[in-house]
Amino acid sequence: MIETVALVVAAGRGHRFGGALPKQYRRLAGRPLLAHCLERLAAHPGIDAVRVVIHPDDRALYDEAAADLALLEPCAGGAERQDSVRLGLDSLAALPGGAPRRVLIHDGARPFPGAAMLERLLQALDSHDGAIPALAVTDTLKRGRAGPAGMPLCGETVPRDGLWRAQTPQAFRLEAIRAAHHALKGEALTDDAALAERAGLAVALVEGEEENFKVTTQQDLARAERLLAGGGASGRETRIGNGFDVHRFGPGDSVMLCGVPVAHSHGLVGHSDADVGLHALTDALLGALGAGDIGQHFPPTDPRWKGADSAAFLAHAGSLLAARGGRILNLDVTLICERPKVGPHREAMRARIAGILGIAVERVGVKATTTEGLGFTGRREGIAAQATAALELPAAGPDGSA
Ligand SMILES: Nc1ccn([C@@H]2O[C@H](COP(=O)(O)OP(=O)(O)OP(=O)(O)O)[C@@H](O)[C@H]2O)c(=O)n1
Ligand SMILES: C[C@](O)(CO)[C@H](O)COP(=O)(O)O
Repeated sequence: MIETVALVVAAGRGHRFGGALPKQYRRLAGRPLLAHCLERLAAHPGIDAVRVVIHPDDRALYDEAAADLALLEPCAGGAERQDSVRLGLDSLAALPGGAPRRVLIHDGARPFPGAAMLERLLQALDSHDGAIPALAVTDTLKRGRAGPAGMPLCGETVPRDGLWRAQTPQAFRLEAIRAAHHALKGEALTDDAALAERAGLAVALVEGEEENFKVTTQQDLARAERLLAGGGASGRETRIGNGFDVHRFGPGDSVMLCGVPVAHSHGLVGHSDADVGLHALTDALLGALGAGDIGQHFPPTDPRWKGADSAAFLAHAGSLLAARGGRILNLDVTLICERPKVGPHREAMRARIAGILGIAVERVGVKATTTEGLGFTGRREGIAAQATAALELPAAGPDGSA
């Protein structure tokens, strides 16, 4: 059952931003803006599922933004943000597996919700009806009044003590915020906490993040581009890992290669299913994470892994990556053997690897080569595999800490 879900509202038309393409689908670092928050939310270990609320006209745009991510089916939004949230909450309450207990309502136009901030929200929600990220106002506040030539004049100075700028995601117990949305339907309020306040719910203010700004105008999109280009807001970095493995031939009539059984005159010898391709890939992922190697995680002396399906090893490396808030950019594995022929199984192997890791098949390469009859692979004594993994992770701190 889904316990905690992120509900991302992305059905707006972006009037203040302007242009024909809604701002959440504009390119940011070459990808739809919406994709940036979706991957961050989907990768957070405290969030079990993500649902996006979209405009019915935007289905193809959404599909591109959500490609590579395993999200719940999107639902349709309404005329105002508040309508979109309410419809999204209703759709969650009707999930076939039962209603989630907690919901994090997020603007699809805020591309950079940070993992630490999400953690603060979830923790605060343990002891409150709701929790929102916010930043204390630090500038002096002025109320403007109409001036000559269209330029406003200072009206009065508004005390800033106790004032906060509210951000999203705004976290709530699902049934409480849903009831508030229904009770206050038709009242124009600009965030979900405003409805919660009116419903008498206790909503905690937790520390927000400057980088978690909303793209409202074209200047905001330019700011987001600058932050990503400087390695700033994204706090993301690229990591590369490689892996290598060998298994010798033994008795048998098939080998397991990249998660696919392939008929052969021999089997491969190993403590697990001896899937040399998945072992090399697992090591490539672990290497990129700086998380040791497959032997440390699954010792060949441990009887639990005898005859094990190596898909579990790769899935484990994938879950370590997800727990760190990372994603796979691409994987590339080369199988080195004279026989069996890999070509006829290549697409099945790519699909299997993609399936184990929940990524698009386009991100997986499977290649094969012989060693021209040379060496142990040339003598058909076994199969070797080497693999490369390119990942994107939250940037390490100056001391290398994640
Ligand atoms: N009917 C609406 C209106 C807004 N939103 C979403 O609510 C978030 C915050 O709203 P805002 O920045 O105001 O977006 P827009 O409504 O698109 O912008 P504008 O007000 O300039 O038209 C955005 O992710 C937007 O897509 C929504 O899901 N449904
Ligand atoms: C929900 C919100 O992003 C919190 O800051 C904000 O209130 C949305 O306001 P907008 O008028 O839709 O920009």
